Amino acid sequence: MPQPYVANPEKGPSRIRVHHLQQAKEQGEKFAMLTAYDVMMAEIFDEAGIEILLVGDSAANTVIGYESTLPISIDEMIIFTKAVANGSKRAMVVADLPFGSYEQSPAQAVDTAVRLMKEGHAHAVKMEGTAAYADHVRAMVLAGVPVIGHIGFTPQSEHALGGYRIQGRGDAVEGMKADALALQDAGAFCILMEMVPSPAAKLIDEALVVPTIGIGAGASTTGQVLVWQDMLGLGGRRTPKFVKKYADLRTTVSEAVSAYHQDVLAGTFPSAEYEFDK
Ligand SMILES: Nc1nc(=O)c2c([nH]1)NC[C@@H]1CN(c3ccc(C(=O)N[C@@H](CCC(=O)O)C(=O)O)cc3)CN21
Ligand SMILES: CC(C)C(=O)C(=O)O
Ligand SMILES: [Mg+2]
Repeated sequence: MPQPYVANPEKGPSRIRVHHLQQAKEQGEKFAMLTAYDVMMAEIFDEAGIEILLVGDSAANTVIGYESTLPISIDEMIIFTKAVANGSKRAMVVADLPFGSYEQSPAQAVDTAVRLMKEGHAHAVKMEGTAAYADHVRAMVLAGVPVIGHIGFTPQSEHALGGYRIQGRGDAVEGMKADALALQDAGAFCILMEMVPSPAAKLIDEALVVPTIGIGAGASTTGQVLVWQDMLGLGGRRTPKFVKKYADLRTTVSEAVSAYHQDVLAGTFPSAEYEFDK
């Protein structure tokens, strides 16, 4: 494969923008999105070359400890978004519109998106929703907000969808494709698909002009996204099937913290090098 341009921290763009992601799709290049919720992880992921940092409403689960993403507020999302924006030099920073912050009207969506950009310093937002939310997308785009549409399994609709279920199986792919096209036509610069059969995701990616991002949607989408605590093995709970564990941070952190604990109990920390003797 030839050297990618977009996904190339040395020779590529100094700040990833919407048109670079479009260029990646047109040139058959891939890009990576990873969640981030704080400044230090954002710095590490940005320096590693991740193209998009997603301040996901998954912070509800991974940072605050709620059972679902539903309870997280706009104010909480703004705090995490600010932190990630402070840690990002090159990556695009995208913030999720949390549950209850956009559904009522396009005007409500614009208000929330503007807050995430004005107060949180996000570069773009992501919104869960079908073609019924095309007018919301249009209004945000008109206000200067780049929007990613999130379709397939949309966790904010967990209770309406009947749990954590794969979407777009069988004939349902046609409706999902229509949703993707409607969101694209409304101005979404990218479509994210969650827990969709790989052939359906491939068909939808091919039907769209804009790039796609997948999570549990196979290898045919333009980009991929994972929740960082899942892929680095920090979480204790069992992870979804689509998660590849690239590290075992839970064990690493646990062993280091136990070593510190033992040192303190034994009186071997602090040793001379860590003290002020005058
Ligand atoms: N830590 C974390 N990772 C995520 O990927 C994630 C979040 N949180 N919070 C918001 C949404 C919710 N997502 C999830 C969470 C769990 C499953 C899951 O458990 N999937 C099962 C299949 C469903 C089941 O049988 O329970 C799987 O094995 O993939 C899927 C998507 C994706 N997002
Ligand atoms: C799982 C991704 C796509 C997300 O929406 C989140 O982290 O909130
Ligand atoms: Mg989300």
